[in-house]
Amino acid sequence: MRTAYTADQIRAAEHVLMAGLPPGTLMQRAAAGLAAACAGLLGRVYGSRVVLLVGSGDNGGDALYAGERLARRGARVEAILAGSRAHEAGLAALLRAGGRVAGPGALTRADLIMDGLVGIGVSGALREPYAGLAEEANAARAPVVAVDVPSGVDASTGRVQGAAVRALVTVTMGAVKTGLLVDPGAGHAGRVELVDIGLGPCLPDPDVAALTGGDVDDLLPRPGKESDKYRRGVLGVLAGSDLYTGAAVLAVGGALRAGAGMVRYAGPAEPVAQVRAAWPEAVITLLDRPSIKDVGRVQAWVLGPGLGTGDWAHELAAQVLGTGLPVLVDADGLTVVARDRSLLRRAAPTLITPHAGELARLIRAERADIEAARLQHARAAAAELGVTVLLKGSTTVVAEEPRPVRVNPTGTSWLATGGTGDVLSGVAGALLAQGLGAYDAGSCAAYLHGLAGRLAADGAPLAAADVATALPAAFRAVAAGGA
Ligand SMILES: NC(=O)C1=CN([C@@H]2O[C@H](COP(=O)(O)OP(=O)(O)OC[C@H]3O[C@@H](n4cnc5c(N)ncnc54)[C@H](OP(=O)(O)O)[C@@H]3O)[C@@H](O)[C@H]2O)[C@@H](O)CC1
Ligand SMILES: Nc1ncnc2c1ncn2[C@@H]1O[C@H](COP(=O)(O)OP(=O)(O)O)[C@@H](O)[C@H]1O
Ligand SMILES: [K+]
Repeated sequence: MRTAYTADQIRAAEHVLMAGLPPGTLMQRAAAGLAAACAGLLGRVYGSRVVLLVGSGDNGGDALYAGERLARRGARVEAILAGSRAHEAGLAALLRAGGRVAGPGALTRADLIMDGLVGIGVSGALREPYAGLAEEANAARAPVVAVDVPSGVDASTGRVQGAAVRALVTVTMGAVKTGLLVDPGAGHAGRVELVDIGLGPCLPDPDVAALTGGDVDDLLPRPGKESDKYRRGVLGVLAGSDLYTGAAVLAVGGALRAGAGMVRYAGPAEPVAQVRAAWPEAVITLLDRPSIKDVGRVQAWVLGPGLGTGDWAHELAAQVLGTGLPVLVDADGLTVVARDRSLLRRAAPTLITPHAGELARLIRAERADIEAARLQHARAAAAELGVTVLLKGSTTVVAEEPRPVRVNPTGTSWLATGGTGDVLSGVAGALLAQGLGAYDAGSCAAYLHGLAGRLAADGAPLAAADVATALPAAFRAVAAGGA
């Protein structure tokens, strides 16, 4: 499990750790790790040109001391001082080692740029000249190494207001910050390398967590010798309408490839015909009225993809949400419960899988606000609605009170295409049917779906059905320890 923390949590932990150490110890540890990471990127340090962007706080101090270390190994180090002051001892150390102060023009001749403008001490959008320097660094040909966090990214949330550095690598001190795992911040951070400065014992419970492939492998149910199709878990899928048939096909496809013992599909004539043609494995009930009575026993339900939003959908929603079984609500199902939120008041587990627009309707918020602050809104929705929330999008997050939000580390922008969400609902539903709790089912499904998306895309556009096809390869990659 990868864990991450807010700026306040880091500051409090640093305070405790620093109390028992000589002044400057932590900054030296940070600088040593930073210099080593930069040397690794440069390959040959001697003779290379390193340009430091130095702000007025300790983030700039880290950069200056790391610059000193590289200068002692023969690098030509130049510091651009962005603030009205710079870390005094750090600057003196750099100058003693042969480094010098330069103007912004130095950026164009750099082999490597170190972004020490601001770290966890920033407030609000970058001011000038910081903002302009961040943009010049992004435009330069040299790779950028961000110190602790890319300047302009909010370390606690991943929010970006205005200009922000885009790094190839972010060398972060003591513990990973939440904003490095959540977009848009994650997209600016590049590869995140953690420098151990001894903070571990002082850290509280994490703010967020990200599953690794190994964690997913440990959580996934596996059939044993005594398994049969019923014991492995049966999923019921209520999706599709005579107007929208594809959503039913995709949701059933995702479910069939995610380990359910059996998938029961129930719907009207058109989607029934399509699902039957695509998936002979599914057990099908043709519904001539909105009733789950004749569908047979299941261990969990998926409700919503392509279902429509009229009386038919409302009646089915009332019936499945009235059972004591785990229910995943997606797509049109979310529109129905947004109109009547009392449907979500139930004791059994409920996993909702909205994108930002659907969550906006559910919690009466603005879509753009949700996209800018995904964590905050997913958490608030989980608390307000009393359900587990899987918020889809560039970074998918899973929130359930009172646990740390799970942030999904897999996925690709190629997934932003119609129907991929339907596949995800099938995968998560199948995991619910196999006995995983909503929190684990949601986060394992997001992980596997994101990985399947990467495998299916492989640098080219994908269709939603390709994601379902790539699911077995994603399960195998996780089991083999290669994901
Ligand atoms: N503490 C520790 O033990 C360790 C800390 N470590 C390191 O210290 C970093 C935190 O250092 P920090 O607290 O000095 O804050 P920091 O991120 O450098 O920036 C604050 C300065 O930026 C400025 N500024 C603020 N907002 C701004 C804006 N919008 N736009 C422009 N400027 C803005 C503001 O300056 P002013 O306005 O006062 O001129 C303020 O003084 C941390 O990320 C890690 O790298 C490591 O060495 C490990 C040990
Ligand atoms: N920019 C993006 N980067 C990564 N994944 C994305 C992005 N946009 C959407 N996705 C993923 O694609 C899927 C889209 O789901 P959804 O919005 O429900 O589409 P649909 O309703 O057409 O199936 C989700 O898994 C979501 O996380
Ligand atoms: K920085």
